Amino acid sequence: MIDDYLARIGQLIRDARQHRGWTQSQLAEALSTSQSAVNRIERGNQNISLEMIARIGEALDSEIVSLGYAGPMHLRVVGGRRLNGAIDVKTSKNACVALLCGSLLNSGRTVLRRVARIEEVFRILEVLNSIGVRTRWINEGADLEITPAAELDMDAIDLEAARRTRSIIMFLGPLMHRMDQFKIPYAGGCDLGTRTVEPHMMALRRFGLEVTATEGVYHATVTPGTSPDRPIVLTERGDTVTENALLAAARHNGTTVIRNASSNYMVQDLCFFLEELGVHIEGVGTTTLTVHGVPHIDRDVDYSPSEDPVEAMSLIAAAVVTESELTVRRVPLEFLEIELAVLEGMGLDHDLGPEYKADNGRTRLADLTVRPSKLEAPIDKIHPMPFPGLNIDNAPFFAAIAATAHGSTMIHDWVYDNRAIYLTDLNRLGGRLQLLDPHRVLVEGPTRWRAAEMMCPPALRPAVVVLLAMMAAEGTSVLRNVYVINRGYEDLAERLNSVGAQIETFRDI
Ligand SMILES: CC(=O)N[C@H]1[C@@H](OP(=O)(O)OP(=O)(O)OC[C@H]2O[C@@H](n3ccc(=O)[nH]c3=O)[C@H](O)[C@@H]2O)O[C@H](CO)[C@@H](O)[C@@H]1O
Ligand SMILES: C=C(OP(=O)(O)O)C(=O)O
Repeated sequence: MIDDYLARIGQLIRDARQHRGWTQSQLAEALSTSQSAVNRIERGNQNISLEMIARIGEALDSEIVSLGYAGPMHLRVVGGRRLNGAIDVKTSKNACVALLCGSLLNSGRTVLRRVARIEEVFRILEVLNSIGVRTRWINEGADLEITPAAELDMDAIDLEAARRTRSIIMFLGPLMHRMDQFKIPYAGGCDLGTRTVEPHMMALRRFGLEVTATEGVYHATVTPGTSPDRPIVLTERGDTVTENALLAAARHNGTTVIRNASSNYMVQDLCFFLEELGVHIEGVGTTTLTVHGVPHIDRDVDYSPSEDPVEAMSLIAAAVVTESELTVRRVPLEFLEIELAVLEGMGLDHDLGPEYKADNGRTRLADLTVRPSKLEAPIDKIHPMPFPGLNIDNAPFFAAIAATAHGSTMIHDWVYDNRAIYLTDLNRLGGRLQLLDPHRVLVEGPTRWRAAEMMCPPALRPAVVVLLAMMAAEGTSVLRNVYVINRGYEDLAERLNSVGAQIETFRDI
């Protein structure tokens, strides 16, 4: 019966593929899988998830097998299971989006290795494609090839995709080298409260960029030949503003000094990438960057972005909350030092393996084994800071960790107006979190988690924190509409299942 069902689905897929005029290899490429896997699917010799059927439907633009792919994705979590084994950290969302924007500087072909297949990357790819840049997943979907366009068609920009991501703001730095006037839509992204773009404008103005904002659109005008005659002092040490300044400086004919620069992981990855493009940068990893720009960049370049410290933190938190022994491989150590020191202070039993280099040849990685531990609340509050402080995006994970620890923990997310508020969603799962004000939550632990059905909070990290609590709660929980998680994590459910979780993805059909 089951085999018959698989064979019928396989036949439908073969028909839809042939109708589209595609070979098995073309479909395989669109799905980032192998031709032999497609062959097995079509012959009914491969178990196939609803999710995969939906992806095939989407790729082939076929109603027969679309099964409501366009509808929101939900997760059903059977909690209370211990995790075990080892899981690899993927490359970072934040470096990948910066590098994709950075590829606009290059007239040559850019290959980015092991790019995270996440919604945030897909949105930027849709925007790049809409303006004429060709992109293609190669090597069975592992790597991304970007072929530039001689002319960009900004009038054709995919507004819907652009509005769903804040990273679109990083088009400003590269585009100002290519045209004197252009428009991009307002930066979007998670609902974290107001996020300023003024520091971006202040930095880029020094290169001759003026931006007026009307009706959801930034109108950019460039005065060519404008040169920052003295150091650019950033008013805040933001990551994307530093990247925008770097992108503008990269093709500026001269030397630019950027002070109060972020030295966070994605900025370092962007610097290493720009160096591959021939841009010389002094001070990488510090808060003063001196950029020796190159007016024309035409290089075939091959770069491997590094692993995501925030994903590493998420996986560490998954182990802690589910009281599991888990090895998290490829942890970018330098960007988790404070987090690990705090966890050690709380009593986390863990082992760090020998260091090795990420594929970019620069970032230091190690494998980290976390063991079940009796945690105590930290004495001091959890207080993120720009790097080298405790990562701002890692602060939410301490809410779930603190909830498993004995005692009360104060988490002070001074950065975002809304994010701490969403952490109180943990109360629906049995957490005892008290919102003291929009930025501070007091977490009482330990917690006896209980299953619940709820909507995903509209912010990436709090959404993952809720998922982790569901994994710890006995019984079946449902988390609805997880686009926001897919924005930053590749196949998170599947990968957690590979180390013992039981999470099923489903959609309203
Ligand atoms: C694509 C990307 O890389 N996104 C990251 C980047 O966003 P991004 O660089 O866009 O962060 P924002 O510019 O929104 O900064 C975050 C907030 O912190 C405030 N702020 C920031 C730095 C500072 O020195 N002082 C200060 O007050 C800003 O005003 C803002 O309210 O950095 C954020 C903060 O690390 C991370 O959460 C995001 O994941
Ligand atoms: C806030 C985040 O990212 P973004 O800047 O993409 O909204 C995040 O990664 O948690």
